[in-house]
Amino acid sequence: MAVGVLALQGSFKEHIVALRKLGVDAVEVRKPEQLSGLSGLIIPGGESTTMAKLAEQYKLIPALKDFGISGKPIWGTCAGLIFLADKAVGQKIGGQALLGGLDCTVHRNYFGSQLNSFETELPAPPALAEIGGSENFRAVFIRAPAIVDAGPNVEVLAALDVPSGESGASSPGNEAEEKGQKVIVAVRQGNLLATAFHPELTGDTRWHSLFLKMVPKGGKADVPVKAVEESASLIRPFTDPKDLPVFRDASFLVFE
Ligand SMILES: NC(=O)CC[C@H](N)C(=O)O
Repeated sequence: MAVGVLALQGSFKEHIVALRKLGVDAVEVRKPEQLSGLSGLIIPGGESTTMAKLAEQYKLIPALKDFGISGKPIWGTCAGLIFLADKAVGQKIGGQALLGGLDCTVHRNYFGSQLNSFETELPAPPALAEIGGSENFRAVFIRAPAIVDAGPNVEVLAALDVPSGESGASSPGNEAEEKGQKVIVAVRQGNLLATAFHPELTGDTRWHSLFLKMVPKGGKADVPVKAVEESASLIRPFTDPKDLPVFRDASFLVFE
């Protein structure tokens, strides 16, 4: 089983490291033909407008869409989440190509600029908790997006309570912030997983393990499709950012 990581820009190497730590054959993907034979794909964080432009330039958009439509699992982190969303607000002038498939509206820079990046701890959703480890996970938000609207077949895995006026997002599409509501930061829908934060920048590989559980081993993946659950336990107020994430142990890997 080989899992691809879209390697146009952004934090693809960190995802490759996490996958290899879990003993998975991880492959950098830059061309449409490199998708064939892969069992799953990660679209990393980075800058979604640039990533979309590069994907267009490399003629990857139709192949990426086909990959998702075929039912193979795709996990988008941060810019990857934006890329997977059916609708984005707060885009640059001229917009950007989206792969779509995730029945969500995403606000591209929900939490504000690079300076508004932060870390927090969030409760592990049941799907993550059953893998083991701590009852919380560390969520690193870097000029992060958030999901401001999700369809009925989208399962919410993590959400943040955003006090009114504190999101840093100024787009009129930001209804959740206007009403002082929660915003969604991790979801699953069929073969798609999406997180607004960066698990690949922490030492916790549970989100990668969760994604790998969605990857079919020979047959079809057993992916639950649940309705949105209004789970109060998943919602936490912001906590002060702690120390910065430490990314270690990549030196033993050789990248082609
Ligand atoms: N860390 C990230 O991937 C940031 C994504 C960024 N907000 C964008 O528009 O692409």
